[in-house]
Amino acid sequence: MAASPTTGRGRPDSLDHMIRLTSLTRRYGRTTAVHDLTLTVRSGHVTGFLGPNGAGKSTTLRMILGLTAPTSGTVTVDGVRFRDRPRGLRHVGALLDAADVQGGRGAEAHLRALARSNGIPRSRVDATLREVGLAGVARRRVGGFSLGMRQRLGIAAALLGDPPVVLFDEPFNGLDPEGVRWVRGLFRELAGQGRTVFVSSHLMSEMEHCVDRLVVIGRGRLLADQSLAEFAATSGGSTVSVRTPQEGALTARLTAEGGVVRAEDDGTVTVTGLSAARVGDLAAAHRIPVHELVTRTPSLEQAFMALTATSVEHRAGEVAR
Ligand SMILES: Nc1ncnc2c1ncn2[C@@H]1O[C@H](COP(=O)(O)OP(=O)(O)OP(=O)(O)O)[C@@H](O)[C@H]1O
Repeated sequence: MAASPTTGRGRPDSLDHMIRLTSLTRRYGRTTAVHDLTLTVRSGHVTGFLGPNGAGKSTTLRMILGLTAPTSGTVTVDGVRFRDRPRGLRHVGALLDAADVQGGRGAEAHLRALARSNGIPRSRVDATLREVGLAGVARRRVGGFSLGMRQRLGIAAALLGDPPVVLFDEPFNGLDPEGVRWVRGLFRELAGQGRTVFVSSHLMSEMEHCVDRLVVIGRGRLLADQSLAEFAATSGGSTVSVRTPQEGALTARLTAEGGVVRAEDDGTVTVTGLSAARVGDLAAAHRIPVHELVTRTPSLEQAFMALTATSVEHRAGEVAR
């Protein structure tokens, strides 16, 4: 592998380190945590793995890593099941649960132990500690680390083996805004090096600034598997918001042209089915004054909420039955 001049990490040598899920299913008693998932996660992209709480994200990641056995179906990385690989950390690096570290150890000792058991050179320990910004606290007990520092240590462990495939479960938890920005940049950099980067989150707002592909699941089922641009394009059309002192007259004209018009509490009307240009032209043609004319595109967060609305396990204010 050729070392990257900025990070010291190599560029993965194979062209496409794909994660492939085929009819992957996991049941716990009556709960189907993951239901018949078939999808491919490709290298060179940051793929967001989104779904509400309890959607099955962690279970899926654990199955990719061979930590949870599928009830049926298969999952492979580069065509090989993870547990069939010796020295797994060199192939797939993962941050699953940042709290899952022995608190009595220092960060450096923790990474050294991982390096030893995975046949990774010791020099990688210093390099990854520097990269995640923990070099200055390398000997401090992990038990005294903040949640954000633990997340950084978990990310260091995932990068330790210089793997072509990295999985992160909720990596933004506990990070401050600077940390969030750093993680986003890191993911883009890892994908830019040709790696496969698969990142779970239940918040679209965390994801939309760093992913280029999206896999959305709800109640274990696949709801979307597309590029961010495709998701944005299919996530509900734009509407036009217009303010006029002659609402009745404009509504009549717009409706006659096939628009669907809804009066809003703030005195504007929302028009669906006509472009802002068409609305403006119609108003001008009939000498109806317009004081405001705006195209509104639904946010990705709104689109995500709409897509997963029927899959949410628990809602605030919902009475348990
Ligand atoms: N070991 C287990 N035993 C029983 N049920 C489980 C187990 N692990 C997960 N589940 C159930 O499977 C479903 C999916 O859980 P999972 O943790 O994979 O979802 P998630 O999308 O990662 O959620 P979150 O965002 O809350 O972490 C949930 O209903 C959960 O209660």
